[in-house]
Amino acid sequence: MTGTAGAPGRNRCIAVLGGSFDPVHQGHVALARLFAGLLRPDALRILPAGQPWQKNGLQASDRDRVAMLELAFGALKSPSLPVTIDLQEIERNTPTYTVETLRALRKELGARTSIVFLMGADQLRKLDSWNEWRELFALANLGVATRPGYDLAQEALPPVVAQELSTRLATPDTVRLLAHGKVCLAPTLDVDLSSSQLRAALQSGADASALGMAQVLDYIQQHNLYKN
Ligand SMILES: Nc1ncnc2c1ncn2[C@@H]1O[C@H](COP(=O)(O)OP(=O)(O)OP(=O)(O)O)[C@@H](O)[C@H]1O
Ligand SMILES: O=C(O)c1ccc[n+]([C@@H]2O[C@H](COP(=O)([O-])O)[C@@H](O)[C@H]2O)c1
Repeated sequence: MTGTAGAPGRNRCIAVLGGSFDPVHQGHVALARLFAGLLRPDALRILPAGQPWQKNGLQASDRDRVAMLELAFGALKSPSLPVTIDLQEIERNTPTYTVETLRALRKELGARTSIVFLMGADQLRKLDSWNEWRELFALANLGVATRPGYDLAQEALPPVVAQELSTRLATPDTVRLLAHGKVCLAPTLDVDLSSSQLRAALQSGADASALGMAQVLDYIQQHNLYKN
């Protein structure tokens, strides 16, 4: 499960993408790909949430969500970027709090590794609702990408989040060097897709081919998912 050692003399950087992935879509892969380019991390961890407490339950099983993640992220995997699916949040069997996951990752990866938790702008816009949200900065950096419909401008953020960010904004190079505490904004992502949109299309029997990845859509069809 751990990343590669990285080049000698260079600190390790692990990018982490958490989500419900119910199901995974191209927006998730594009977010990971964007930060893989910006940060050149030594590894990417995908963390399917076990019990995403701010959501109204999950529709697909853990097993199906993980199988779809494997299909979707297979193409991003390369010798220089190992991609692993980390099952710890599913196995924990309690409401999924990122702060707990980051504590476990910090313990596993050591004090010097740069951990960068990736998210879309929608999550930054409600970061102050997360469990122990200020503690996140003591454990990891954040990499936040734009998402259509969610303004990343300072005025659009809750004032406490904007205030917290004001001293933490940093370039990708700084973020990959420092273990935690910085935030890197990527303003160029423009993928207007969501799992809800995809679920709604699948449920209504509409053509979902523009919304999902072909290999994931095949899996959904073969396993008869998201019909109701
Ligand atoms: N189109 C997108 N652009 C940028 N970030 C995204 C996009 N879709 C999802 N993300 C980010 O990926 C992470 C996991 O998202 P999640 O699995 O909840 O997907 P979702 O599409 O937001 O789901 P739902 O529609 O069910 O709320 C979150 O940090 C979210 O902000
Ligand atoms: O820690 C929290 O309280 C918390 C609250 C909301 C979301 N998160 C995490 O943010 C990621 C995206 O969440 P979601 O609900 O959009 O799938 C996922 O890893 C969640 O566990 C975490």
